[in-house]
Amino acid sequence: MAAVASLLQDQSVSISRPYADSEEDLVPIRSFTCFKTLLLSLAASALSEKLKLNSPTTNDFQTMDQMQLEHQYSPSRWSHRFQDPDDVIQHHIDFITKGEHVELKQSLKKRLLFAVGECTNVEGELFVITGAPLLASFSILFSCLQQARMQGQGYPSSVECDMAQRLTNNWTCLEGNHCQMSPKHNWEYVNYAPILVYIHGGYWQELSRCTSAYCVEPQYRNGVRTVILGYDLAPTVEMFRVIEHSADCEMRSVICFLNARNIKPADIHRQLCEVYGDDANSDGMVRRWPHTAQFLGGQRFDGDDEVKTAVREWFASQAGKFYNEGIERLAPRLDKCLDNITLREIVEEIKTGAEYVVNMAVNLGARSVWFAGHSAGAHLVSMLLFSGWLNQLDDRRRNLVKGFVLISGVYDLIPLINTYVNDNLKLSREEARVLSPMLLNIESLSVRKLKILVAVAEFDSPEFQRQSQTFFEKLEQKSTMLEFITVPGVDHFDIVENLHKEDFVLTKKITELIARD
Ligand SMILES: N[C@@H](CC(=O)c1ccccc1NC=O)C(=O)O
Repeated sequence: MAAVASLLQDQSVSISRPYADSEEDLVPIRSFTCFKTLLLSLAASALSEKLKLNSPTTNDFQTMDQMQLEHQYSPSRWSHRFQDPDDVIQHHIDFITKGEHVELKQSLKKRLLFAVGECTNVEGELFVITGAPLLASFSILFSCLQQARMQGQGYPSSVECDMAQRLTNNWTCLEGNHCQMSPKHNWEYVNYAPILVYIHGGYWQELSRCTSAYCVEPQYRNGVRTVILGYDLAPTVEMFRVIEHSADCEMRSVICFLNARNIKPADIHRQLCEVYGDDANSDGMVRRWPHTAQFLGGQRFDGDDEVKTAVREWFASQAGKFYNEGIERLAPRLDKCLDNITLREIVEEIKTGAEYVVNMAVNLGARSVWFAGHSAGAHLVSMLLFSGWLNQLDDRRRNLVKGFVLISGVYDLIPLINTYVNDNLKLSREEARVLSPMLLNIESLSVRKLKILVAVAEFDSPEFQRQSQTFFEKLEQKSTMLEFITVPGVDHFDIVENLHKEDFVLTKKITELIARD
């Protein structure tokens, strides 16, 4: 189609100036980089010549040893922006938590959601409204209203805010399938807006939906609703992460429970504030819940089981403040949170979440649904194509799914098996194979009608570039509405950080693709 045909005309940059290693590349321990990698990085400079692969060819990875693979699959080490990989990571964290898009998101929230006057926690609020299961929790930051005609006119007027407010309120009745929209406000038109689902990366172990809404604003301005779909993270070994994760789960469980009791969002928020104080006002789950950490922090634990027991006891005492009788219902959810989440389960969660969004699109009368993912998120998104998910939808739902945007993805998990990435995932070779879209058979019928954009960063590692290129070639056998783009001048991180800018080449490609469809 025209939109797809126009993709990439000016974008074929072929790459490969891999990051030049130096002694300064040695990085201290930090949240993204695993300890093992850091130790290995001591030897990294010795490998630099070997790693400067100019044009990656298929199966290069099979000749690489562990150290080379770890280098290739450590995206922070290929950036051209910073000398030190650690700085790339730090910058990314700063960006997703404090970047200017956060301001914009706040502003959007104020205009579209705070106006409702009920809730200060968008993620929590929408989580409640959707009533999504814990394991497929998502935050919905939706844009609505005007399509391209609004472009360039800044934020919506108060009338439009009012429309948005009503739309927000009407989400509560989505479960019942009947949204009473006033024709005089042209609700049908509003609801007709396409929906873009975005899934973050972080090797299935890091980041969160709450800090991944950087792409919302420009899409909003172009009349596209964005759903940031979250998933439970695979376990990490460090104790503090276990604690953080369980605290997250606990809070979400409480919200779920109170929602199941038909408590109004405003009351849920008030009750949360009573127990959690200011933390209940924090931006979704971004900030962890210090009460839990504080409680656990003063104690010594010999293992995960002890932490689980302690968290459970603590949780029971806290939950009692809400509803004693509800604990039975919450406990299994908490168990699930504390148990190891496998990649297979994450894929299932994403399928559940995706189905929820498609149903929502049907109920709203949205004209299309698009899925985008970054890095590990691109893997999850492409598993929707390769796991039979699309095929089991009925015609109406399947036809709503118009396309996919895959950004700097990992599609073949085999090369990761012997790297630090697998320390916590613990994928066997067989599991890695059945969870690798690159190695699975595509369902031709469903794919043929889809538009698929495969994007990779100029400063992604050669292995990342090879993965994107090879996956694109695989998809090419089944679909003609495909485009491959190498986004110039960006690395694995700013390829998505820049999605908060309306004039970024990839933002434009995505909005063109979706809005022109
Ligand atoms: N440990 C990685 C971090 C990483 O891979 C990453 C970070 C943010 C978003 C996506 C990532 N990779 C795949 O999902 C690194 O060293 O760069």
